[in-house]
Amino acid sequence: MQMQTVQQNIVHSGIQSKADKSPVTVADYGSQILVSLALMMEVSGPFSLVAEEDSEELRKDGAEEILEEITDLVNETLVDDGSYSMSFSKEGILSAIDNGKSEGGPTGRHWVLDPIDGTKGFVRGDQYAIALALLDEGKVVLGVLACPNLPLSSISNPNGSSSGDRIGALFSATIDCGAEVESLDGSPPQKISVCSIDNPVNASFFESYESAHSMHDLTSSIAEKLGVQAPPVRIDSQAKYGALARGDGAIYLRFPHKGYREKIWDHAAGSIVVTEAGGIVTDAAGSNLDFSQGRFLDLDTGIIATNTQLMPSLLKAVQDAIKEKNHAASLL
Ligand SMILES: Nc1ncnc2c1ncn2[C@@H]1O[C@H](COP(=O)(O)O)[C@@H](OP(=O)(O)O)[C@H]1O
Ligand SMILES: [Mg+2]
Ligand SMILES: [Mg+2]
Ligand SMILES: [Mg+2]
Repeated sequence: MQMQTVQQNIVHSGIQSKADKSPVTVADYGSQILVSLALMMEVSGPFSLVAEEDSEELRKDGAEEILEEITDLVNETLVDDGSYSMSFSKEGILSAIDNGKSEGGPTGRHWVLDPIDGTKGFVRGDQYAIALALLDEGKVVLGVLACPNLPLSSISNPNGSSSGDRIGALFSATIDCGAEVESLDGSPPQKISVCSIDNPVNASFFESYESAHSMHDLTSSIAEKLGVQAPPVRIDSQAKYGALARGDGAIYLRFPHKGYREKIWDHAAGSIVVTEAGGIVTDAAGSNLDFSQGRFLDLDTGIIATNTQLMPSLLKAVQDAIKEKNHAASLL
């Protein structure tokens, strides 16, 4: 079944809350099973997958209905697609989800999967992404970002078809080979690159739709320091990295509230798409993201991305705004 159809038909019974209170749906689990199945069938050699979801919630009392929904969804999708003639039992579904429990790390090859990134956007009917990356010796070497609700050419065509733009974009990047975008039904890939804006007055910036995921007050003070005139473009998921990589906007800012630890599957695919499109992705101290430390990304304060021209002034604005915020907090 197509992801867009699952999104349109999602019902309350298909949405659960995880231990950290974040939502997870039949589609997150179903996508994790189907992508990991395809990887296992197609990739030879040792297999290691670091994926977001696990079966813990589904093994609890009261989860029988959602487990049945996932099993039906996965089996129907396998029949519709026809690539693999197999079906899953409920127990098989639980163990397939747990194929994603690898810890990753600095040695060997590890696939990194966010089966639905931006689950809150998915449930709201907005943007989301399926994000897959490959780590080799701790470095991201490949990234694929499927954004089923993103206009194919530019976010400035929000109504897609009415403006002649198709909906659905698949970004991909390979280390040292550049980044590309194509339609989800396989139009010829087009090379993409970040915008070449060098005056922040002409820049626009992306951030999370959810203020719980990124501090909108801090980003607005950074934008003010830079002289950015345009209002923030708030969209869910790593679709932000894809949109930045093809120049729909100039800057991506992400500043989670204190205590939150970023996970590698939320940034691996998106960051290589941006860097291979000529952009830079760092933490608030200007350091590259380190994907070699396991399931978490340990970094300084936040994540910022932009082109090479704007990065020095962006970094300064970020550091000044953080200093001011910390100073104000120390006076309370
Ligand atoms: N309190 C929090 N602060 C920052 N990020 C959070 C968060 N709670 C969840 N997230 C992460 O933010 C991701 C979505 O980012 P965005 O805001 O850019 O759409 C979520 O991915 P999932 O939807 O895959 O769980 C989740 O990993
Ligand atoms: Mg999640
Ligand atoms: Mg995510
Ligand atoms: Mg997710």
